[in-house]
Amino acid sequence: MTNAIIDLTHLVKKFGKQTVLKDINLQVMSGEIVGLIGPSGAGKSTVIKTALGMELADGGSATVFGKVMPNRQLLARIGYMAQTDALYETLSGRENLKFYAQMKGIHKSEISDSISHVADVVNLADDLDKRVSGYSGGMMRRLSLAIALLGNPELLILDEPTVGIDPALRRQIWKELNAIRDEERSILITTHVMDEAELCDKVALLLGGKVIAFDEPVVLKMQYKVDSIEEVFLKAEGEFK
Ligand SMILES: Nc1ncnc2c1ncn2[C@@H]1O[C@H](COP(=O)(O)OP(=O)(O)OP(=O)(O)O)[C@@H](O)[C@H]1O
Repeated sequence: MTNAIIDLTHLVKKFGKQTVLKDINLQVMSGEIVGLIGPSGAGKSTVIKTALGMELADGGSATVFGKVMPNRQLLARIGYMAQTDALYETLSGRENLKFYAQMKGIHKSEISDSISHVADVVNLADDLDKRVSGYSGGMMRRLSLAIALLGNPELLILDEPTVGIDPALRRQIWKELNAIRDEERSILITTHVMDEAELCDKVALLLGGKVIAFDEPVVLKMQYKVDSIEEVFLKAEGEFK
């Protein structure tokens, strides 16, 4: 029994004959930002989907808040941003946010403030009344992130949240993620941006279906005797091949 918010133990996931996750061990604790990195196709999204019960595990165990997912009661405590946007394109940004706020059970009196806050975080306040069909790809990502942030969930699971987002806004978003962590809430984030991996409290490196390294960025850099997480990544990948 651990106090982990996300606890993945010897997790296995297969798609047909392909074993994508061979033995995944990963814990996300309260008040922690954990970054999941790995080459394209390594299985980062699969880790997330299996943890959330959107994919059925073939072995091992995955719990979130100590429960096997999916679990309807837990959904309001989790903000999930998938790699593909689940948006209603004929509706405006505000209408999308309102819909998801209601789905999450946010109290009627708090919906409007909640929407203003998350829209500010992702710089969408001026575009909220435009139809989503007219949004750029980056704007859609930002709206998806805003939806995940609604209702101050205790756990955020973000699959490549900053793709297509410019550096200034990326910095603003990270400020918010740090504030969330400082409130003892937890974040699991996948990223291709190595600068972002440096900002995580811990980084998990996914290679060959396993988490081959999992520690604070500073410790990983020491272990691999390099100066950046990018070099850790390249060195680990080189050693693996
Ligand atoms: N539903 C599915 N059916 C069959 N194969 C799948 C399915 N989902 C994922 N895969 C396969 O599992 C592997 C891992 O995919 P996944 O999307 O988890 O990787 P990823 O690390 O998130 O990649 P990226 O960084 O490119 O998003 C890939 O080979 C992919 O083709």
